[in-house]
Amino acid sequence: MHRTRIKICGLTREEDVAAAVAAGADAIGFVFYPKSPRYVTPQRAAELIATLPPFVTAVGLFVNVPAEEVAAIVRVAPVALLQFHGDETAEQCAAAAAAANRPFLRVFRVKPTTTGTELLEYEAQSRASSRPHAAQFAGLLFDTYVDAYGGAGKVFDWSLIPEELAHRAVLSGGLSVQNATGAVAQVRPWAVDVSSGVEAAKGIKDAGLIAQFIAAVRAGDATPGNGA
Ligand SMILES: O=C(O)c1ccccc1NCC(=O)[C@H](O)[C@H](O)COP(=O)(O)O
Repeated sequence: MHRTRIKICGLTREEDVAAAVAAGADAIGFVFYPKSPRYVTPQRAAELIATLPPFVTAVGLFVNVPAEEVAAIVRVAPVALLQFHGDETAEQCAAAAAAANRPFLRVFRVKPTTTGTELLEYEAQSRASSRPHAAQFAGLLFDTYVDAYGGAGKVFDWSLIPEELAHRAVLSGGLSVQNATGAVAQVRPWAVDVSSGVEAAKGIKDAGLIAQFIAAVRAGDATPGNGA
């Protein structure tokens, strides 16, 4: 049975990192986008990363940051995986990841008009940009297209995701305690990612919601058809 991996994103406090880890999160996301209310400085992220136990992945989120600035941030905040959430081309993602010598996730923000063909082409371009010894393309994260870059708490039509992509992608965008079981049962993603749905306020996570969200994902894993 596939165990859906879980990333909790936009953490800013030690108590929230501890709650996510205790609840079984596989990854913790730190937002290096200054306009976000979840923004943390590289120094602050380093303090939070230092509290992580082994086998919990620190993910750094970037929006249209030049390669050398990404590398400088990673030298201070030792994230293990980069997530490019802006308008970066595949090559810009790979160049920034190579400068930082880290693997990367590329983000596709899904619109109602998005087609499966577009998504398949986007993944192919992303995979073609992969540099296995310096900047491995780790996969796609699907989020909802909104007038911000992310963290909006809005869902998109999950049926737009081609099945051949879903099982190796991260599903994101408006996930919550209420919809996580159904999202996992319908999409069978490799992983899910959530921010707004587990917050008391932007950047302030709710330990109870985190635990309930992870339980809901596990309930989705337990539904029939999860043979992968
Ligand atoms: O979270 C933010 O504030 C943010 C700002 C700018 C770019 C990306 C951002 N978050 C990226 C994430 O991975 C979020 O978890 C993802 O967009 C889902 O957010 P939500 O819909 O609130 O669960």
